[in-house]
Amino acid sequence: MSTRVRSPTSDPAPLEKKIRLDHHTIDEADISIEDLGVPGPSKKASKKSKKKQKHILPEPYSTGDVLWRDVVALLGSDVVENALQHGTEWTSPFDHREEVEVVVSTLSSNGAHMYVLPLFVNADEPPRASGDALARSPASHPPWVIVAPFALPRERIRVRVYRSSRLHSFADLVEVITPNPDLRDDSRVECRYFGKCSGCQYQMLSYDTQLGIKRDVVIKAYQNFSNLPNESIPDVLPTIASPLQYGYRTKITPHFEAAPKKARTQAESGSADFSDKPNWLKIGFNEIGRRTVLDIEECPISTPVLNAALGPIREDIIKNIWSYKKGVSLLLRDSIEHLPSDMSAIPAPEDEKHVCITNHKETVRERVDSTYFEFPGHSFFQNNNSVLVPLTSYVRDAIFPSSKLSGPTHLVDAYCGSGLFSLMLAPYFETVAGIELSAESIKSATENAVINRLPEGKCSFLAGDAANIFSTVSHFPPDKTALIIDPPRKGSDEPFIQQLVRFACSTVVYVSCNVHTQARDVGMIMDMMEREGGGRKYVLESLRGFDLFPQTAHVESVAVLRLV
Ligand SMILES: C[S@@+](CC[C@H](N)C(=O)[O-])C[C@H]1O[C@@H](n2cnc3c(N)ncnc32)[C@H](O)[C@@H]1O
Repeated sequence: MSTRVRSPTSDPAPLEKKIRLDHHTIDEADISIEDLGVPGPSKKASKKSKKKQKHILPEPYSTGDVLWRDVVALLGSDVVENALQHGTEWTSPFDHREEVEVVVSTLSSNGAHMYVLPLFVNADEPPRASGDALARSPASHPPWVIVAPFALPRERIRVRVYRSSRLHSFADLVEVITPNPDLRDDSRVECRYFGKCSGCQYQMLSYDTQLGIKRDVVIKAYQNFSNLPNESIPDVLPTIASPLQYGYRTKITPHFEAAPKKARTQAESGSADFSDKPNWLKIGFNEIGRRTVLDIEECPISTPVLNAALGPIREDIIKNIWSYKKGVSLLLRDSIEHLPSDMSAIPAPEDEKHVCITNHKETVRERVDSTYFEFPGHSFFQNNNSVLVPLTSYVRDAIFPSSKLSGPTHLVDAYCGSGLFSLMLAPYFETVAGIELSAESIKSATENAVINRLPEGKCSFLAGDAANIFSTVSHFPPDKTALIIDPPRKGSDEPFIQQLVRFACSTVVYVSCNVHTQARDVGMIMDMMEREGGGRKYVLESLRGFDLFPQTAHVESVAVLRLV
């Protein structure tokens, strides 16, 4: 039985050459049919173009852009080109709320449903509801793509369309008419909210299948977004599994709305029932495809400590709901209760008590192997503690391959947060320099070096834009320096990459929560070095996904570049 879902091979020829993939607001009237010498648009389309309706095209490398590439790959470039020439690409063949039966072709390599508020409110985190199913419209309709959640390749599904975009429509899944028995096993689903909550997409799949899909996402991202020739992209290695596939998430941010006006008026007139949870009150995460909140009493991908805390927190909100004037986003963070009193005799991990932190300013403590990290509740820290030893060890081993007799002695940690990579890898380097935009995280990183008793002066941390690091490490020997890049979802930027290329360190390990911007940046680094490196170039030595978020469509990606 095959459990691997394979996405279709994308057209390797850069589509932009054939189709204008503008990324700004366009006007339908821009497309001159006469100029193109092709038949005119349908009545419906020309009526619309007279209205000069504005349509927003997605930002490059955004989830919408990734989805658009998937749409083009599925319909075929000829079909898309034809629609663009006829000006019919915004003319949905489906009415609002129309139900339609389709067969799923593939899974999207990124999020759709972009308008949904994030479940975990942090710009560094994945957008919700990625991994949607993509299906071609039935033969009775013009070529179009249906995007629907929770369905799998080769499944026949019934969906209800709720919004249309450029050559694709978003739809709710109404029914899986013919399941794919090779992939789907609904008995795997461990969460009672699965199928409604926007948090997880893949609970019905085996874990191996999830890892295979994530590998395909990395492959497609480099094909579509790196601008690299195929021969420069190595075979993508199998995705590294998370040791925990449930109960791993160390931070959640459920939210709720304050009482609506009508309920408040009733309450003020004394006609409201104060004894129970009001029907309108939902405390939880966003419902899939809706702007509404789904009431959540537990979240099986989150740690037991967070789940134990959620009940009493909900009770407290229910009791005091009338005192809230505005909606609130809660914070629940899993933390070690306190640091060991004697850092030379740290306890076994299972002997350390964990607590739930709910105050944004309170200190959270996490342990990775035998290194401790402290940071304020609202600061960034990776949200799956179980995978951090494999992740940091992998980065270390990539920097020091066994074939190399003498490895780097200096480490630059760009976008260092509270020092995860710097401190985990410090024992292997003479000197470590980290940079990070958040002054608060830099303060944490500096204090974490002290907590972990690293020799004074070994690690230095600077608050500022990542590009500023290169002027402060000009004394580092480039051929003995390794650089770790771990930027937010939008990726790095040209000033940083220009200085990276000028500095020319021997190894670059790029860790990313957005493989599409990573592919863009890696392509840019390699291209710039080839043009400006005076005969030296970066080789993309290895590429693979890391599963930081099992049961979801999100994939972290690690790319290793070596200067030759
Ligand atoms: C994905 S996090 C990685 C943090 C750290 N490497 C870790 O694993 O804990 C990205 C970090 O980049 C920081 N950041 C965002 N923009 C930045 C910039 N222009 N320069 C430096 N750091 C930046 C954010 O504050 C965030 O801490």
